[in-house]
Amino acid sequence: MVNGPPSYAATSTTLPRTQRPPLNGHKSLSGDGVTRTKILLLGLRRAGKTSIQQVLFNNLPPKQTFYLETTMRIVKHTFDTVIPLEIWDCPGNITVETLGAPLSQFATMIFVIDIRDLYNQPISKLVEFIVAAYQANPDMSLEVFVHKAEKLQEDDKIENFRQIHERVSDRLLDIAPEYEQVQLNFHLTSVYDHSLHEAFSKVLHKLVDSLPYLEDLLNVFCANSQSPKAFLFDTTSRLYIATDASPVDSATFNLCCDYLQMLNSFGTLYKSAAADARRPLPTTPPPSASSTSSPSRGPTASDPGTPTGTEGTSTPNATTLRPSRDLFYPSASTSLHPSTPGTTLTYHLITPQLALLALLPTSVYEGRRGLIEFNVVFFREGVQEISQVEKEARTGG
Ligand SMILES: Nc1nc2c(ncn2[C@@H]2O[C@H](COP(=O)(O)OP(=O)(O)OP(=O)(O)O)[C@@H](O)[C@H]2O)c(=O)[nH]1
Repeated sequence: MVNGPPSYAATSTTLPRTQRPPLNGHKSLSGDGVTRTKILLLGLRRAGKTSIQQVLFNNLPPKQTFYLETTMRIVKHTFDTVIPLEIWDCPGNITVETLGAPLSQFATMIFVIDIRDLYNQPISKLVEFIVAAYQANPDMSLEVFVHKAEKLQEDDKIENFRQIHERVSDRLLDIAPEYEQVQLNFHLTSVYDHSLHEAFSKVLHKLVDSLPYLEDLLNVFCANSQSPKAFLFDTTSRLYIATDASPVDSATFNLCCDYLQMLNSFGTLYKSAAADARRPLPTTPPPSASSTSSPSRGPTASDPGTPTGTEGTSTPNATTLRPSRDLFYPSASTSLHPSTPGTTLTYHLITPQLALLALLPTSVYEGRRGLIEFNVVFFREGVQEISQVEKEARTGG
């Protein structure tokens, strides 16, 4: 702890075999020999399914979704984060019969509905899939993305959201009283803000078996570093994989998302800087700007599971590059409120895909920097071990 005797046990403890996370069902071996968790993406034509997939997992700028072509056949997209995913983007006219795979294979069904579609057809289609999915697998998480939410004013948005929710519930009750128990999760989403990232993150949390362990690590990090909020983010998709126990407020989440986006957009610059760093040092050091980003050597350089890449993780004024061999853990920070007491947002790469984003009192960040870095090292070790266990379980290794 920053004040009082530090207790790092939970961050550094390795998980005994018996406590290791079990794998939940609904995963299947994909062509690359990895057991992937499957997500079904459904909805009427032009609802925004492909846009959601492309914006989240292919870094497509939201405005360019306008040029996406209609999906004619099921497209299976794979994405590797703390768990390997397989997302099935389906054409708008798909039915339970033409899906070509049993619904029981899927861990999650996401139905995308345009917020202005209060009509019979999209609601009927949604209800048809809910009933089929519930019958095939009552444990499947059923998510409804009420999408393109930014198109409506606040009052209309809430009203349409409410009506869609109500109509779906009424229709389910009309079919059979037992469907009252179906757990449906409704989210307001849009590709034009971070609501999509927040909603998809919540979907992902239900699929990550190791979530409680990651949350524990974050709680211990926060307690030991006086951090009011910390997230473990997937750097490419900007989905948060886990957070500490304090409530998530959208403003903080948006800030973290924006900061990651900014760091990602300087990735190519950083890539060349990292390549330079592997060359012999020049006799004169580069000019030093106010440094907000620095790569740090990790604690276990011989660990084969540690990251070697540095792409997408730096600000342009990185100044303290040192020669690196295999291991490279960039970090960065930015001040959010310059006036005292002040808050600093920090970024630390944890694995090649995951980064820790934490809010810290500026006084702690500036005055107890060594301790923060120390806590990050133990946090990193814990997350790396959890990721390794997930990986072994998925590849049978
Ligand atoms: N305003 C707004 N438009 C969106 C949003 N998401 C997607 N769109 C637009 O909706 C249109 C259809 O998007 P697609 O992603 O192709 O929809 P789809 O559900 O995959 O459509 P099909 O392939 O025909 O099944 C495009 O013009 C997108 O730009 C959003 O959040 N807000």
